[in-house]
Amino acid sequence: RSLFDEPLGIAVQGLSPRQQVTLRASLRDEAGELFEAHARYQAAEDGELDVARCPALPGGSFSGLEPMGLLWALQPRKAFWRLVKKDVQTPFLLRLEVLEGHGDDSGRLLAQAQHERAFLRDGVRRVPVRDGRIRATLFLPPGNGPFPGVIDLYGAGGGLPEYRACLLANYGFAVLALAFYGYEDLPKEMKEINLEYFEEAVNYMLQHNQVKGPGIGLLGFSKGGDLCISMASFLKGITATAVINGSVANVGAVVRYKDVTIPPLGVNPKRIKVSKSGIGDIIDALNNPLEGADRQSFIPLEKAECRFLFIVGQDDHNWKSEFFATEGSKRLQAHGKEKPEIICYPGAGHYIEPPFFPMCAASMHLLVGMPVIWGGEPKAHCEAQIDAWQQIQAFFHRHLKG
Ligand SMILES: CCCCCCCCCCCCCCCC(=O)SCCNC(=O)CCNC(=O)[C@H](O)C(C)(C)COP(=O)(O)OP(=O)(O)OC[C@H]1O[C@@H](n2cnc3c(N)ncnc32)[C@H](O)[C@@H]1OP(=O)(O)O
Repeated sequence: RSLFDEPLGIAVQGLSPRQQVTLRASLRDEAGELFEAHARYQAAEDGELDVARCPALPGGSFSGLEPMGLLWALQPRKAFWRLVKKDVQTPFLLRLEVLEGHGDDSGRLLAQAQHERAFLRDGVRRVPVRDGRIRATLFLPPGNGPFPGVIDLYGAGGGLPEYRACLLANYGFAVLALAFYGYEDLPKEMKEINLEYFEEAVNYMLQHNQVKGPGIGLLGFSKGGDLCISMASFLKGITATAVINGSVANVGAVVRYKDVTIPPLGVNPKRIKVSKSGIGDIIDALNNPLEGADRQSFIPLEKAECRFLFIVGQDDHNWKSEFFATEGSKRLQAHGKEKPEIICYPGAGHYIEPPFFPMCAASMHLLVGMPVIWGGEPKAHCEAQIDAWQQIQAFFHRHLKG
């Protein structure tokens, strides 16, 4: 049993010297969809095979020395499907098989093992939160704290993805996974965003006896990223904001706070490129927030009293994340604010998730209404996920120590 975001050691013993075998990894998600990866190996003289020391040979899901290849190369049988964990209280069951030979059809099964990839570290508490309008789940590390607090926001798609919040809580943070539409009695669609809802969540955390003040952190991905920037710009009590492939312009729905209204950035569907197989590329769909009326959508992040970290996948095809981070940095500095940290990852796409989530190349975009490519190259994307996870934790530890 190990945590999903921890590296794994995989070794086989008792093979014949230099025996050729194929290792296959597989898991079924909660919808029963199968994810698989396989690689071809040759045992050492002593009949041992340790994937941390033995390179995978060509012809499998990956090749070369890839200790975690069997995990980051997992791919779904079902097209446009992404690995998500809906119930963080149960592990994924990873199945490992050793098959004879390198044939394309599976050789004789020589050995197999099952390994649990869990999300909740022992002692981490999962607390559903239905406080006022807030629909969320709070994850608390073991002990009495108080702990540095973070609010975790995903993007367009609705629901309440808890898995990143839960994995972050394993490292000593009190993390609130917050839903904001398409969940229980929250608005069904993302039509209008009122920051007062998010203000309730910030105050809930600041008043919580196990959350250490004076300020909390925000972690936002994609649409959740620009929401975090709007929160940081207008709400009090936010000390650190980490944005993963977010936008510095408000996107997708109007944002309101008291007498302030930020219109969504304009979109030109004609700039959506659709492949012959009907997969969209929306990287150019949004207008430029530096031009004309679209300047109203640029979030006034210079009003924020927090430090910023921008995590950027340089092959992001959802939108121009690096451009957004750079323009956000220019705007902050033009107003005499601290330069934000910007960390760019070549070859990483839009869905930068916690470590060892396999890269999703394309899936249904619930705002666009068609499957879109997200960008990224699996190995580079995996390396980006591992580094970004460390950077995000270090950023919050640095700025939330109270
Ligand atoms: C043409 C004119 C356009 C004009 C307009 C253009 C706009 C062009 C500008 C860009 C504008 C971008 C602005 C937003 C930028 C982001 O935010 S990109 C999206 C980033 N994604 C996220 O942050 C993830 C958000 N959350 C989620 O995806 C959901 O919480 C989860 C994790 C899928 C679960 O939600 P849930 O409601 O419990 O899921 P569920 O009800 O089972 O499924 C809902 C739908 O999600 C999808 N889904 C569910 N599970 C999965 C899965 N494992 N794998 C894949 N899909 C899944 C399915 O489509 C499903 O629909 P059905 O097939 O059931 O009909």
